Amino acid sequence: MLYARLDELRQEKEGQLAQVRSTGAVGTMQNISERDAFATMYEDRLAQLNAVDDRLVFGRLDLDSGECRYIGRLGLINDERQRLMLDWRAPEAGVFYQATAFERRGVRRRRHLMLRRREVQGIEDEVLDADLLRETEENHGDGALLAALTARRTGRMGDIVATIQAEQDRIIRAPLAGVMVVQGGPGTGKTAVALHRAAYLLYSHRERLKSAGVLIVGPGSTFMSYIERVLPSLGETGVVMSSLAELYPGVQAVEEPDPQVAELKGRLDMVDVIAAAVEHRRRTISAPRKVCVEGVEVKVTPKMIARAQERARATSKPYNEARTTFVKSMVREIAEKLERILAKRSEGNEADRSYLAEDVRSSRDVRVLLNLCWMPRSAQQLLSDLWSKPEYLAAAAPQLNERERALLRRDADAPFTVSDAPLLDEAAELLGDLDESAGREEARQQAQRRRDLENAEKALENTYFQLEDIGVDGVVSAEDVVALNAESGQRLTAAERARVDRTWTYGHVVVDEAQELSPMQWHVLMRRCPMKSFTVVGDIAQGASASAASSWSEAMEPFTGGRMRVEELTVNYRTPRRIVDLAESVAAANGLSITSLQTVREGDHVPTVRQIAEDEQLPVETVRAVEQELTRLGEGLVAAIVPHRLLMQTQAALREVYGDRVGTGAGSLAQDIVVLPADEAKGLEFDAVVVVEPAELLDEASGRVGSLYVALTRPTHALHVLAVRDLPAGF
Ligand SMILES: Nc1ncnc2c1ncn2[C@@H]1O[C@H](COP(=O)(O)OP(=O)(O)OP(=O)(O)O)[C@@H](O)[C@H]1O
Repeated sequence: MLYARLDELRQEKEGQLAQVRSTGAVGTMQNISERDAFATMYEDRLAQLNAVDDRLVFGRLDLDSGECRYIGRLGLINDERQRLMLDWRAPEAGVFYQATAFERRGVRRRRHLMLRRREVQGIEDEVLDADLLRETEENHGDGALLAALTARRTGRMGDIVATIQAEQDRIIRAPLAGVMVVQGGPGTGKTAVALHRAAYLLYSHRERLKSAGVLIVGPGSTFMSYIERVLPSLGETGVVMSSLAELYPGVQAVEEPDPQVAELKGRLDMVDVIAAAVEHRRRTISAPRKVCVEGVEVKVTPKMIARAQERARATSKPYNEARTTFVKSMVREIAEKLERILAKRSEGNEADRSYLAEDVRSSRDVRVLLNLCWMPRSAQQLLSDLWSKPEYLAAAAPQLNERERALLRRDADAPFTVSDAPLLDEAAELLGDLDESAGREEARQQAQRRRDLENAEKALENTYFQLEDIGVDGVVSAEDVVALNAESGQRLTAAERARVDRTWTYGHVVVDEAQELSPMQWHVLMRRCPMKSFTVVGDIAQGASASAASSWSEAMEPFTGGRMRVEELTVNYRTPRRIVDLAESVAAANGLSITSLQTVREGDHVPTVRQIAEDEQLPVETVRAVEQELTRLGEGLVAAIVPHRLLMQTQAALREVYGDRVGTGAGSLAQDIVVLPADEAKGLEFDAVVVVEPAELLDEASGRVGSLYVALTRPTHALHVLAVRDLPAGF
């Protein structure tokens, strides 16, 4: 019945779309823009209806009242406006995740429908009402959850809407305002919860979040591609996803190879260093200097420069924008002097002097002098100057010692790193737009938008309508039409505009693997959401970066002033007990303080730990372990987590046997074997994992056990450890 309704809606939308398209590009601009807006909207609805096709419905609630509610990926009603299915995010659907036998909340039976595409593979009932339990013989367990947890991995994270657990649901549905930190050990569903929370917030605060947008920040591109399909599968596409390397629009930053440099650049002190660096770009002259304007020499004094700089500063505008005031002021003063000189020479002969300012402005001498005193600078130029010119850095960063400053030294053309991204942002904030016309362009666009809005409002007065299926959107507003129909028929969503705009402020920000963020990264992210509405998820114990915090209060205090909620997740859904035991033993033996996690599964595979005689044998033994797992699993994903030194060798050895099936990082969907270093394994998961040379993985992280702990907790089924060197404590 539900699929029939879905098909019906789809057909209806296809019909409407075809009709709108067949109208052709005739009529006034307003008509055309109206037509395009509706076409785009129907296309969006269709895309949404298509996205929910797989496993459309997954739950049913039988209530004390006798009512039966279906829970699915979106809300559906029939032509008589009777409700057929509830969106999982609707308030009335909450009990599906929250009801327990102890606290039934009016639920007699919860049914999980396990579908593959459109076909029911199985159903499972949890009978919460003792009377009903006596009447029936139905099973009572967590089969749906277990089926989801033991399913083979694909290399892309899937949604968990069907089996969200009560402790997770509480977090997903928490209020929008404020900073919420979700602490949880490996595999507790932090990433899953963070993404479902984003979907929930977009649903329940649609008006506010649709225009402002939601930003999701994760550690690296491998991780971002691992999670990129979750929100679209929930019908949500308007979210901006960014790795830390992409935080500064237009710059694709590379890794920061030296952890000491990462730590230095991550300090909050860098705010002062960047401010001083900008300040030092304003200079003056030590003695009067003559400039030549159209053959006439004019004397410019340090006082004139100081006066103009003072005037510019008084505007409180960013550096590049204030420069305009400085230049105007200087040009005026020089022109006045020039006028006096010319007047004296011509002895009262009143020539036309209106062009003097233009003459001053185009004098080469004047331009050189003004640039010397107030050079226009982009954030990129400022930062590469700072790293490549030791005397400039010394002047801007007296708080750093010589050794620290030497560490920061780079060639002027060196690529920017992940740790530079927040510094670029900070610099851009103080420098403002380099291009003076940028402000005018923005004003022009705003004016255009106002005109569009008026048009759209008029258009909607005529064709005001409400979407009949209660899918995700509600009423169409003029704002929607304008957003859908940006200039020249080209569509730019809020998300698309936000992605390229450094100054965009979001309605909500989700940060994953947040324990790794440096204070500078937090500083910049806080600016992206002045309302301070954040979901921050991570695990302090997994911290591996040089700036990783040792507690949430330490990490967040400077930005939230202690105002935050901390929630904890306590069950590891990914990794079986036997593997968790080993990982926890290694963590504890190496001084990491962790809370032991509950697990859902015991696991059927005891982790194996093998000593190998020779280093050269490691790639061969890795291939053997991978082979064994592939045979045992039938299908699934196997990863080799190896020290950086062995990456190429291991990959080559595996490629010899498996060819294109071997990938790096998260791999592609066609690759079921991946080789990756421990720092890239963060957040990912595999059916089986081969961890190679743990002692070296520990060394790579300067003895911090976080990365090794991460590596050991990646498998959903099996773990193999291979080592030539002595094993670290705890194995
Ligand atoms: N309620 C659930 N139902 C089904 N699967 C779940 C549920 N909760 C978590 N999982 C699964 O458990 C695995 C681990 O989840 P996730 O990656 O979100 O954990 P994490 O806490 O971010 O882990 P880590 O810190 O180790 O990266 C994923 O495969 C996820 O789909």
